[in-house]
Amino acid sequence: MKPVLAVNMKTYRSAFGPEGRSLARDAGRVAQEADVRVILVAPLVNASSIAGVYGDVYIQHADPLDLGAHTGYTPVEAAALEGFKGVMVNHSEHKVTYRHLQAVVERARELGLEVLACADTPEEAAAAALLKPAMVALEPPELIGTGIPVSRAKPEVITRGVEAVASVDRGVAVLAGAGITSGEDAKRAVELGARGVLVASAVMKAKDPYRKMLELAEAMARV
Ligand SMILES: O=C(CO)COP(=O)(O)O
Repeated sequence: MKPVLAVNMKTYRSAFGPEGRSLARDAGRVAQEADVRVILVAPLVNASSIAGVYGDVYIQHADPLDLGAHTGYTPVEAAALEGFKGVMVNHSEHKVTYRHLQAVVERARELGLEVLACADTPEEAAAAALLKPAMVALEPPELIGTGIPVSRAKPEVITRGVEAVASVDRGVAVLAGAGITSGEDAKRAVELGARGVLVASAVMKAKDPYRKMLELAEAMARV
């Protein structure tokens, strides 16, 4: 199975408008050039525009609601109707209850959508794995956005998380995230047992997002 480079575009300026579409083109180039799956986790407001440029797109959040009279929410089925590959849920910057996560995973499974369930700790990752999402992203919140890579500063979080998830379900892949900025950081995460990485600022604040994504992807592909 190919390593995974997931880019959480968050709400950085470079996620929107022409810059966002340019970054989507960059992601397509990297997916062609490196033997790595590249997933863009796009903001709800422009995810369809991003997916119109590059197809492997998740949205950053979804709600366990049926289609209908709900204002300002995103039913899981809406993501399926828009043709996205999946949904990310429970990011530390948008936490949900376990019942919300469970309902989203169940509805997504019915609709053929992948789920990237986020977790702050190995224990939370194991609990998420019980729901059988496609992937769990393990990100210690205190390292997010710091440039201090989890794979260097807290490698035991990755190894404990990979073990905890495998003890629940070997079919659930673990992505490592938080502070990852270089190919070396990403390579280390895969060497520690992660299937890939979930990154944000290293790409979204890069002068050249293409070069940064290629650096991260090629480093993981070499492991
Ligand atoms: O929150 C993250 C990805 O979802 C990690 O953020 P940084 O890559 O900016 O540390």
